[in-house]
This record gives sequence, C-alpha cells and structure tokens, in this order.
Amino acid sequence: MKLKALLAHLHIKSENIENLNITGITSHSKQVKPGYLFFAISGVQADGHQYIQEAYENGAAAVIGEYPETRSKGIYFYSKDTKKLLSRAASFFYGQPYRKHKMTGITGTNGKTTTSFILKHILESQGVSSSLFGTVHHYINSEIVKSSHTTPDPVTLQKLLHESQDETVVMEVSSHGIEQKRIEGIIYDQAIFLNLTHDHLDYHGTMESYFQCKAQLFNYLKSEGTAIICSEGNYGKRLVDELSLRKDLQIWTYGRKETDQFYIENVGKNSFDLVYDSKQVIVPLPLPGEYNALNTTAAIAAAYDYGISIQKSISSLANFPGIPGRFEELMLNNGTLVIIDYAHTPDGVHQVLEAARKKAGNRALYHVFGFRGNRDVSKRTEMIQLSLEYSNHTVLTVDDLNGIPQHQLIEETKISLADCNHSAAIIPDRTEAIFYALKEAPAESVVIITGKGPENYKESYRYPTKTDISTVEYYKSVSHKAL
Ligand SMILES: CC(=O)N[C@H]1[C@@H](OP(=O)(O)OP(=O)(O)OC[C@H]2O[C@@H](n3ccc(=O)[nH]c3=O)[C@H](O)[C@@H]2O)O[C@H](CO)[C@@H](O)[C@@H]1O[C@H](C)C(=O)N[C@@H](C)C(=O)N[C@H](CCC(=O)O)C(=O)O
Ligand SMILES: Nc1ncnc2c1ncn2[C@@H]1O[C@H](COP(=O)(O)OP(=O)(O)OP(=O)(O)O)[C@@H](O)[C@H]1O
Repeated sequence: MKLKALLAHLHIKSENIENLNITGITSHSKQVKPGYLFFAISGVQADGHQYIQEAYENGAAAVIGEYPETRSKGIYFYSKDTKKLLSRAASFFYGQPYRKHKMTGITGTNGKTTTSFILKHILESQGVSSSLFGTVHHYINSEIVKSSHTTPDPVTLQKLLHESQDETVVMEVSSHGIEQKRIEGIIYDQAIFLNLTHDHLDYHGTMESYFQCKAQLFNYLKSEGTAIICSEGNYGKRLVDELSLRKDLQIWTYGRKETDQFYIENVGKNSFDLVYDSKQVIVPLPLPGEYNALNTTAAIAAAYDYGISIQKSISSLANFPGIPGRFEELMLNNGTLVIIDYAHTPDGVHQVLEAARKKAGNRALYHVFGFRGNRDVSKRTEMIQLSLEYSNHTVLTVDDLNGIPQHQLIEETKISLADCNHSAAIIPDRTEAIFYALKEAPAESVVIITGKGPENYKESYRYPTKTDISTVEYYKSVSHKAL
C-alpha cells in the first residue's frame, strides 16, 4: 500500500514519499519487518518511543510517534494520538473490513461471552454465518483462532476481520479494548450493553469512569444502528437517557419491566416468558440462572434486529451446546454435581451462586475459588462474603498469580477473609483445593468451582500432586461424565 494514501486517510501531511510502499503495520518494534510502518505508543509497561531506533533497524519504512521529532534517523511523522491512528491505519490497510460484515459489539461487566455464544448459535442455526471475537476463542470462517485478549489488538483484529468471509461478526468489546482504542476504524450495526458492576477499578479508578468508558462503544454505532440495552440497574437507564438525545438510533431495552421492548418474567428452571410486541412466548433457558434469561434475551433481540423471528430463535435454542466453563456441569459417580464457572466479579459470583444454590436445594454446596494477582483488590472481600452466604463450605485458593509471589496473594486473601470475620479453608495450590473439595463433599452434594472456567493455569501447579497420593487415588475413583 502507498504510504501517501494511508497518511492522507489519517489526515497527516506528507511530502516526497510518492513512491514509498508499506508492507505491514505494527506497534511492536520486534515485529517490524522490512517496509513496515511502526506506531510508537506510550503504554502501561513501556514507551514505544524508546524502540523507534530498533524499529528502523528492523526495516521500518516510516514511524509515527507522539513526539514532534525523533533523534533516530528515518522517515518520521507526528500525531497526538498514535493509539487511535494505529487502529484507523490497520482498518484502512486491510480495506476497512467492517464494511463487508454485519457487526455486533457487546459490552458489559459480565455476560459478554455467554451472550455472544448464544447469538452466534442462533445466527448459525438460521443459516447466517458468524465470526466471533472473545475471551474463550475467536471463531473465523468456522475455524478456532486462539484468543489472547477478549478484544484483540487492532492489527490482529483488522487482519482477522479481513480474513473473515462470514456474514456477521459478533464481538465482545472489553473496557480495556475501548480505552485503548482497539475498536477505532470499526462501525457497528448493533451495540449491546449488558450491565455494569464492580470490576477493573485497578484500571479505571472509579465506577463513573468505567461507565464512561463502556458507554463509548455506542459512539461506534452507525447512524440508524440499533442499541440494545439492559434496563436493570442505574447504568442501563442512564445510557438510554444519554442515547435518546441521538435521534438517529433505534433503542431497544430488555429487562424485567413492562415498559421494556423485550420484557421477561417467570424465569423457571428450564424456561422463561418473554413478552415483545404485545406477544408472549416461552423461551427455553440455554443455561441455568436468571442472569442467563437476560443474556438470552439480549441475543434474541439482536437476532430479531437482523431479521430472525423470535420463534426461529427459540427453536435454535433447543440444541444450544453450552459454553466452555460457563455453568458447565459434570456428574461424578457418587452423585456429586460439579459446576465449572467463570464468575470473577462480585455480581458474577452472586448470580452464579444463587443459581447453584437453587440447584443444590438442601444438599451441601462447596465453593472453590480464588483471586488473580495484580488485579482489582477491592472486589475480593465482597466475593468472599457472598461465598460464605450462599455456600456451606468455602475453599479459598489462587486463580492466577499474574506475576506476584504465591505467598503474597495468600496473605492478601487472608486479609480479605479476616474482613469477613469468618474462617475458611485456604489451599494455595488450586488443583489441591479442588481435590480437597471433591474429597470432603459427601455423595450427592454440589461443588462449584469459579474464577477460571476453561482457562489453563498460567503458572505451574502441582498436578497430580506427589505429596498427597490419596487425593490422586480418590480422583481416579470418581470418574465422571459431562451432563
Ligand atoms: C493493561 C493493558 O491492557 N495492556 C495492553 C496494552 O499494553 P501496553 O499499552 O501496556 O503496552 P506496553 O507493554 O506498555 O508497551 C507500550 C508499547 O511499546 C511497544 N514495545 C514494547 C516492548 C518492545 O520491546 N518494543 C515495543 O515496541 C509495545 O508494542 C507497545 O505498543 O496493549 C497491548 C497491545 O494491544 C496489550 O497486549 C496489553 O494487554 C495486556 C497484556 C493485558 O493483560 N491486558 C488485559 C488487562 C486486557 O486487555 N483485558 C481485556 C479483557 C478484560 C476483561 O473484561 O476481563 C481484553 O480485552 O483482553
Ligand atoms: N448477565 C450477567 N449478569 C451477571 N453475571 C453474569 C451474567 N452473565 C454471566 N455472568 C457470570 O459471569 C461469568 C462470566 O460470564 P461471561 O464469560 O459470559 O462474561 P464476560 O463478560 O465475557 O466476562 P470476561 O470479559 O471477563 O470474559 C459467568 O460465568 C457467570 O458466572
């Protein structure tokens, strides 16, 4: 691609580069290949401007940075916002691929993965091919693509959008993705807001700035696009009020109020009632829990906007295959039910434990969970309190050290537990903590393991443990089957 054309798109003036072609775009100096355009970005860990020399040495044709000039010798352009420009440049480089898809962006603290999987399933069941970007995997042209971020970095994102031949793209949009402008250069046909509750305050500082960040997704919604908003909670209502000022949008709300366009009631074990357009239908619940009735409704509304009737969505839900690590159920031979879930926020833990408690009834409920190092500490006490309230036995462990020593995370966990004035087992090795709960739990009880869902351990854990043969023997003896 001619650099001149790209710079014109970015509104950067250029002279004497008529014949210069660029062969790729990156913001990482070590990924630069001959002919690349390098964007220097000031990040949380490092400053890309420190790597400009390395980028030239690796063959960068030109560099764009946020300082008026650079000491390194090479073609250099100034911009005051390289993050935004990187995304716009990547979009332009790959031919603005959003244009060839119907684009859905889904944001919210909890439920993005769940809602996106349900929506993708409905679309594909109705013959509409769909790519998916999210936490578990990305799916492009029916192939699994490994996901390192919920919302990928802009160059990866635009490249995959370009490669996708799917009619629709369902994308989880994280607040980090919005804040870091990874979605610049995309215009969505639909945007969905699920909820906003306590999380990521280590990054956003306050709930207000977290909300302001999430709300920005709707700035990327096309004129006459559809905003689908959960009316539960103050933030959804605020968003509706703010978006109502934009007269060019179709705004639909869903929730438990009769004034919602998609209104739900009578959420039972296997189904719920959905009222829309003065009609009432029974919808099968693809996963347990009231919260999943809301996630399902968001997906049904989005499919409806794409022309799929509610009846067709309902029939698609009958064979929903489930989602890795989202209320995933296993039955052990001794009749104990094991639930694997990804809840890692106070609201997520609350919702999933409420659903697990309903399932357990009078049976004992064991809850195994832990925290991630180097992340929002302020949510931890509330999560422990909820566990103590809903389960009979809380077993605390470690989700992921994320760069901090294990003893530090355990000490922090002890402090959060002490805030609850309660005692609970703390077993640092996550595998051992799970074995412990499985061993302690009497036959026909329920063990729920939250926090990591299907994720691999990032740090090494002892598995199988050599120090406690009895747990290994026990594990071997309790073969299980997926439900
Ligand atoms: C805090 C955060 O989100 N950081 C993301 C951010 O990194 P950063 O801006 O801090 O980059 P940095 O490491 O400081 O480096 C600054 C610049 O120097 C460049 N550099 C650096 C080293 C070098 O040798 N050469 C070089 O050029 C880097 O490429 C970068 O452009 O931009 C990077 C590229 O897009 C991301 O990989 C990185 O994600 C980190 C690894 C991360 O863990 N992010 C998580 C928190 C995240 O984004 N999570 C959300 C989901 C959250 C949720 O809902 O649970 C997600 O969308 O995945
Ligand atoms: N609508 C919801 N409201 C509250 N909690 C929910 C909701 N949907 C799912 N959860 C809980 O949050 C957990 C994570 O759900 P999911 O993976 O769908 O969310 P997410 O927004 O994609 O999370 P992340 O971005 O961190 O991957 C679930 O395992 C469940 O416990």
